[in-house]
Amino acid sequence: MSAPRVSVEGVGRDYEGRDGVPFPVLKGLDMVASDHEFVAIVGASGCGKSTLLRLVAGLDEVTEGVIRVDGRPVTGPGPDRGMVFQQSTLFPWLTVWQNLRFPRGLAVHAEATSREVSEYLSRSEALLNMMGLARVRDSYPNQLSGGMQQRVNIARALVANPAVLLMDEPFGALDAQTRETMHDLVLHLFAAEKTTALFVTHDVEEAIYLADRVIVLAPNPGRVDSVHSIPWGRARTQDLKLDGAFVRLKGEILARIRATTAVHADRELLESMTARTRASSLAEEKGKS
Ligand SMILES: Nc1ncnc2c1ncn2[C@@H]1O[C@H](COP(=O)(O)OP(=O)(O)OP(=O)(O)O)[C@@H](O)[C@H]1O
Repeated sequence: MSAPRVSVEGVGRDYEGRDGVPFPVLKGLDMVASDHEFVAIVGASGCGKSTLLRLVAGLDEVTEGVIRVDGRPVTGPGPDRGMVFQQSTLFPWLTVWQNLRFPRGLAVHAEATSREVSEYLSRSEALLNMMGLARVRDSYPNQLSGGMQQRVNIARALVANPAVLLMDEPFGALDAQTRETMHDLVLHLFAAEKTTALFVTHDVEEAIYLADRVIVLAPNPGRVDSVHSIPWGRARTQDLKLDGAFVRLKGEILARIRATTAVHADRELLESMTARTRASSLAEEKGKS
């Protein structure tokens, strides 16, 4: 079996709370993604999905454990990983084509040969066409709809041919109709591209429709709750969402997410009840003395 493209090994990340005391957002998190695998990450709000993605991107540092891409530990951002966020990160003063032409790829390869540059430009051109952006090539970002802007962001993240594409709620701000179009575009894109994807979303239906595997994270601290293999090949159409097996799987994953938050809610309730009991017995003792 070949080595995983991405491996997350015993990863923990602590942040400082409002009281100045560090608290673990992620703890002992293990997961892998193989070559050309599409892995969706879901879980309750605040369970650390974005933190995990930022760590893989090298935008943040692990407190413990290690993340490897093709066996190499991640120590910072690199051209082997492209990232797409919920909000567009296009340069507003550049056209679509200029945004595609000037990502870090060319900057990193200041010594690039003319052959490399021309390969790079023809890849930009191919992505422009594949993402249906040819007719807006000379438009500026503020002249585009949110969906079109996200197409440019995805194309730009792929221009440098990254081994891994990281997407953090890329369609979270789009309307339902545009999301569906984007889902089919992403399926088409992944049939053509040989990249591995880690995709964070709140939308379980979106996760199942796009992914080979869906990983559910549990909160406090963030860790893997369950892993769900998606039994359908990549040639998917919107009708799949109405299939009984699809609906059942969606129910199972939603139930897992609810279970992880129920445990959390119970613990919070218990802690607040304990605190209240302690406070009232202290008040009682004060009253007696
Ligand atoms: N830089 C930071 N400093 C302190 N706390 C942080 C920082 N970044 C994230 N957190 C906290 O870490 C926890 C996890 O945040 P994260 O954004 O990774 O969760 P998430 O699962 O992506 O949430 P959502 O689904 O709501 O986007 C939250 O409690 C958040 O407040």
